[in-house]
Amino acid sequence: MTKQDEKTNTAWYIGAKRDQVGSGAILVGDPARIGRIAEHLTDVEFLPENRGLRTVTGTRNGQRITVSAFGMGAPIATIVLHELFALGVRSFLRIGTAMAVPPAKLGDFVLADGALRAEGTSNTYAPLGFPAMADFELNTTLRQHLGRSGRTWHAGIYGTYDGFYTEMFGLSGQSRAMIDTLKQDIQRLGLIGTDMETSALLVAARVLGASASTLCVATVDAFSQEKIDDAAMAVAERELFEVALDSIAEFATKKNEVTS
Ligand SMILES: O=P(O)(O)O[C@H]1O[C@H](CO)[C@@H](O)[C@H]1O
Ligand SMILES: O=c1cc[nH]c(=O)[nH]1
Repeated sequence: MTKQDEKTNTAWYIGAKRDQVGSGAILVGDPARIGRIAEHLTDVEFLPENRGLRTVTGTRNGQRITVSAFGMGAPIATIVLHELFALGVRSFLRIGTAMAVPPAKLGDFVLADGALRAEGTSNTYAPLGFPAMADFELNTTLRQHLGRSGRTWHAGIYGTYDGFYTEMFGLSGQSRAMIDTLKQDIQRLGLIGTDMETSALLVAARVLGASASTLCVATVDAFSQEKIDDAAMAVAERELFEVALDSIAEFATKKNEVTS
């Protein structure tokens, strides 16, 4: 196990015990999503919040699923994944928001088949030559559910960066110019979206021996910096929860059947 309270056998930062987590986990950034996604689960148990890290476990299609909110950025996202792994979770899906690159439009879903490792955290799990790849079987399951969702979706390579205002979203002046340069690279490499966690989560999961992927709503246009409106986001988020929960529950069930 990772560093835990030896006496209570509780994960250090997320404050969960082994019997409080499911076989699959969804990782969200915004803690406010925990209450909203819990409405899509039954037999819900909210775990005590620690350091702003909020976790809930509930049932979806007969499978116990844990949803943890990590906040923002790769270092804390991998801490949460690592602790859940130590508690026995082997299937992970990050869901949330990503900056979109055409042809994705605001409100579309973007599925990561892999990610450019432009963040620093994944280097602590594996050298840069190691690819950040999503789990093929999990993405097959996701593709099936996405196909039935009715929402437009795209699959491809994400770019994952540490510097929100220096690499992804320009406020003004010089940083804006630098970001435009980066966006040309994004276009040249054919990335479908950018975020701050995916490549680190994919590498960490793969090295630890777990399955992982990312499915996000495109919420910011990388070129115009236009943002999705709140009403459209609320609808997209509910659909994202449905696709994500059905997919991870089905995948975790299949995985359990294979390993048991
Ligand atoms: O998916 P959510 O939680 O919205 O997170 C995204 O938004 C934050 C930055 O805007 C980063 O954490 C990024 O990955
Ligand atoms: O601009 C954005 C929007 C969502 N997620 C990001 O990482 N960046």
